[in-house]
Amino acid sequence: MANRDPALTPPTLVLASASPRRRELLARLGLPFTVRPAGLEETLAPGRSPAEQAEHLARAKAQAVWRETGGWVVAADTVVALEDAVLGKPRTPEENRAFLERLSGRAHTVYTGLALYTPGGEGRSLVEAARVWFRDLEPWEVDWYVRSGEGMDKAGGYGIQEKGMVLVRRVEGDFYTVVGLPVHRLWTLLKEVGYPLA
Ligand SMILES: Cc1cn([C@H]2C[C@H](O)[C@@H](COP(=O)(O)OP(=O)(O)OP(=O)(O)O)O2)c(=O)[nH]c1=O
Repeated sequence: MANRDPALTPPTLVLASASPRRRELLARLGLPFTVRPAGLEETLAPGRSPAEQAEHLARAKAQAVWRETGGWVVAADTVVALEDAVLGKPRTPEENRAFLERLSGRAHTVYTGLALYTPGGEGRSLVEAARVWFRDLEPWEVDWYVRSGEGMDKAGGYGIQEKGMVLVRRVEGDFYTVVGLPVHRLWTLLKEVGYPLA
């Protein structure tokens, strides 16, 4: 699709998310978009794997907003899985501390589900995984991070893109999947469904 009319403005995407990180990442692509959080109650379904859960929630958010707005709707959901446990957003600083103590010195998997609805109501979704290794954290480092408050609105109780960068020693997979929006997968999905990227 190299010879598109340069005067053609791509249609506005609707980002079905209240996450400032997703907003910032999407903004970096330079595509026009508006923000409309889905306001869904994010309930964990016991029978679903963490990967299925992330994809299902992303799809549910995109679908809910598409029903309200139509158009091109994008949504995502991030889940942190430590062996059999799923760590959501900590409800209290104490819970944030407990999450970090569990993550310390170990590897976990971050799953981010991504969903796209087209103006015609076609829903596409996928899930991307990244593996993250935490350093061995000293008790004072856990205190320092919990005190910063940064982890409170984030799955797993940390943000790799902010102060949490010093907690992590290695990432295998897409960095942006850990932050909450696998941007390269979104790009490819948009290409696949014929959204005019350029
Ligand atoms: C692991 C990790 C998560 N996060 C964030 C991304 C998401 O905002 C949040 C996971 O919660 P989500 O429920 O996926 O998203 P949200 O409730 O913040 O926003 P919305 O549902 O409206 O889209 O955790 C980081 O910012 N950095 C990280 O390193």
